[in-house]
Amino acid sequence: MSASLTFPDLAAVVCCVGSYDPDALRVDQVQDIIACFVRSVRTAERVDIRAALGRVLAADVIAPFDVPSHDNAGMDGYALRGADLAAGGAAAPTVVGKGLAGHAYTGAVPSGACVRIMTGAVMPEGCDTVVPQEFVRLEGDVVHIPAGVLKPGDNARQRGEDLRAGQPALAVGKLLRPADIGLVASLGLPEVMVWRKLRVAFMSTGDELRSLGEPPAQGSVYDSNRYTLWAMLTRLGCDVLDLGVVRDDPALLEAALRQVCENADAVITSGGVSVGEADHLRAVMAKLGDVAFWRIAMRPGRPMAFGRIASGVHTAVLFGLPGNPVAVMVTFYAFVREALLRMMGASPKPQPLLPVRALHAIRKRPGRTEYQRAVLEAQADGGWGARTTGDQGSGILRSMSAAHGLLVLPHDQGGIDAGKMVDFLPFEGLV
Ligand SMILES: Nc1nc2c(c(=O)[nH]1)N[C@H]1C(S)=C(S)[C@@H](COP(=O)(O)OP(=O)(O)OC[C@H]3O[C@@H](n4cnc5c(N)ncnc54)[C@H](O)[C@@H]3O)O[C@H]1N2
Ligand code: MOO
Repeated sequence: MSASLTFPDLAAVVCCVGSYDPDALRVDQVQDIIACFVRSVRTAERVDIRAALGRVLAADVIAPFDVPSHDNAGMDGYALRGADLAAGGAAAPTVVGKGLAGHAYTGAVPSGACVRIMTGAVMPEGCDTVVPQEFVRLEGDVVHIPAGVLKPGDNARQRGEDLRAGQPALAVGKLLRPADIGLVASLGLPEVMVWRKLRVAFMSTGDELRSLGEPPAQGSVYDSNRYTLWAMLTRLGCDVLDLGVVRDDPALLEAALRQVCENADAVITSGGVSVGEADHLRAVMAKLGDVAFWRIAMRPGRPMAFGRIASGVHTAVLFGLPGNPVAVMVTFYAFVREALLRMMGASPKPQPLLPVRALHAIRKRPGRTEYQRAVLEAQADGGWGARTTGDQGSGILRSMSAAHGLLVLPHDQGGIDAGKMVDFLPFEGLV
């Protein structure tokens, strides 16, 4: 699919990472290698703003006019000339008209006069201040403003205070969220330019796997990885291509991966990247491209393949994730998510980590990054405490499902005493 994307040689990229040892990589080295290797799609398309949610901007959105386009009232009350206020802010102007949002007052406002005004209404000519109606006492047409509640310029919103005409409102590479969609609409723009969607294929390998609808057999396991991968990719806004369970047969594996090259930008496999005997996948991946097989100092998720595969002129980035269901998810969030965002044209920042208190001692061996699944509990002091979700085996998917997020325990860290602070990566974001 990615005939237009040229990827560097992996060897050229890995040599930029100091002390590269494919059998003992740190998490940050893997992240750096992948970030240097992947390339962003370069095809843009114009879409309706409601189709742009979750897409990545391919061109700056420029404000075509000042926002707001006129000085306007920030409160319901009375608009007046700030120069009419006495030193302490007191005044008693007379009402000469009314201005509503969408129905401006266009008459003159002489000194000593004011205009009844509603929030959002255009400020009458010469007026620069609004006194909120709660602060005044009305006596016929006279508005008594006490001292101490107002100074010149209060409660008036200036033309262009949000955006100036010609100023970029949103920059290329922005992943569009609800506020961005509203912001584009506020500029009167019905469409935006976004990068095309990323097409990501995924498949499971392993002769023990059964697809949904198939009867279970002795020693069989229902394929769950394809469903978590489908869910994670769909959440990320990718177009997905499900290749199903591919049997551990070199011809079938090669045909599936060649199909990927023609139809997708990237492929995610799960299983078959460790050292087991039935794993033809490694040989096929190596045959089709420039693929490295790594052992990463992390838990879960030690074995992983990464690189690119090609069929004719078509190329796809390959992520060969370990088969254990928790390892699939953790390696996806540690490596694949950010790589795919880069390929989508975004510039992802590191996820913010929340410091929380360990509510019990946590076993951890130095020399690897660990991602332990945890739930948060509110503490009496207003902070958050974390408790792991029981057995942390990488086949126990319930440990992910029950968790609020991951405790990210750094490479050099040893065991953690109860009450110590640890870093927590939440699963849920607000928007
Ligand atoms: N001698 C060694 N054995 C293992 C090592 C090692 O370093 N030396 N690493 C272990 C680690 S860590 C992991 S993770 C696994 C990864 O192995 P593979 O990527 O080759 O995965 P498989 O052997 O195919 O499967 C592992 C496990 O996961 C289950 N699985 C696989 N695919 C699915 C799926 N789509 N849905 C649900 N479950 C799946 C599979 O049945 C196995 O139980 O290797 C360790 N061994
Ligand atoms: O990738 Mo394996 O956990 O770490 O089971």
